[in-house]
Amino acid sequence: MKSPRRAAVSILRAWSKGHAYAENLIERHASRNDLSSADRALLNAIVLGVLRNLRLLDHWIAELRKGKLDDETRDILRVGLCQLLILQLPDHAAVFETVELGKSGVRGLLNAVMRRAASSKKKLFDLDELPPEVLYSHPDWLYKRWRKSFGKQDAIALMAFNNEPAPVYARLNPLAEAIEIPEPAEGSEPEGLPPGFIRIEGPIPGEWLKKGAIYIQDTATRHCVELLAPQPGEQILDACAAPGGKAFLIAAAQGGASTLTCTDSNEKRLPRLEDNLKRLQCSGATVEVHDWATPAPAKWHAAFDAILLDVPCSNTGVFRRRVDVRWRLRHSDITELTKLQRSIIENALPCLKPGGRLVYSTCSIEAEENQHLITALLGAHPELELVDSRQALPHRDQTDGAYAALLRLR
Ligand SMILES: C[S@@+](CC[C@H](N)C(=O)[O-])C[C@H]1O[C@@H](n2cnc3c(N)ncnc32)[C@H](O)[C@@H]1O
Repeated sequence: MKSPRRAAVSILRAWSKGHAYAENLIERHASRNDLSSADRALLNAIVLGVLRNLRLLDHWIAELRKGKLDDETRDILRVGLCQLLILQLPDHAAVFETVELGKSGVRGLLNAVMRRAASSKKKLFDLDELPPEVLYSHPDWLYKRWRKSFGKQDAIALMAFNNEPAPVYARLNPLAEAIEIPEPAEGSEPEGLPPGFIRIEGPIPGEWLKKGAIYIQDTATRHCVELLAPQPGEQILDACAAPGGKAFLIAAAQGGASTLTCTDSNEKRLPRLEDNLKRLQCSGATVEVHDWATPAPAKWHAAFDAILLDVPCSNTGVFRRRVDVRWRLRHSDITELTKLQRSIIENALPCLKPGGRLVYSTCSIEAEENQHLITALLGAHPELELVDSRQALPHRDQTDGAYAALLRLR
């Protein structure tokens, strides 16, 4: 069995070499090493802490040691300094455990750097002069882009927000037996929580999940389904449906899923969607694999009163939850995604009944994937009208970022 600290270094090595996302690597390593829940929590905190603070940790490493480092030694120091300076674990444990992670040839170096860090915290925390993109560890190109889109102050506020640990919210399931929710402690009740959502403090109650009484999702997920306003008995298509969060909201609004069709291009994601729907007592939905980058089959032409397109996107609205996406995303990905998003809409449009509604939604805060795309679409389709739209900005609304536009076929 590996220690969580050693597992953290292995995960960071694998993460830097491959294309896997951190959350999947953490899950895989925690199961493989049979970690206790406390060790799993520590592993999660270290890996996410390192990835959230990658540039800041490297800034500290450069302050503490001049000269080159091999990749593994750098990752060990990132793990060590994260414990000492980000998670604020006791000095002696952080130093000792970090030295233990190195091979004999580098232990002297690890020991010297960690001791220097422990004794010079005051100087290391003097970060007033540090550029914000280093302080909040975001790539230069994203900071530059957001400064242009939102202005300097908001771009900095957004990066700061992305580095705060995300609270956990759940949507109560109106289709399941009601559960008894403990009163929140005085003063801890979050303000402005939309109806039907609760904030979960501490471990997520397994019993509630098992009974299908809740679905874990951020409050921003409601925007697109509120705009869609599903009515009982309407034929509804959720075209990019896996793992089923919005499908659940649609079924909840309709009072069941018997007139809901869920599709996704990724066949491997469908079993989880089906499990979720079953657990949430939304059985009865039609579930099929379909790639909406290709034309729709004739059976779906003019078949739906309303369509939700919760398309694949850059995820720039959810960086506080998916902390490593900022390091994976390239500018060219956004251009490619907009082409896919547009083609998904074009192929779904013939499936609307006359007068039907279509909601396009993303968890991106990039205008190219949102407002610009809808403007271009409306220019090419005079038969469509924009009825309403919403944009949630993380630093402004204190939720995940999300965009939703409601279009109607005239
Ligand atoms: C943002 S996620 C959807 C989340 C889901 N609506 C929910 O609330 O749980 C986007 C989904 O689109 C799917 N997808 C990507 N490209 C697609 C395509 N060309 N056609 C259909 N689905 C696609 C992905 O597999 C992914 O499951």
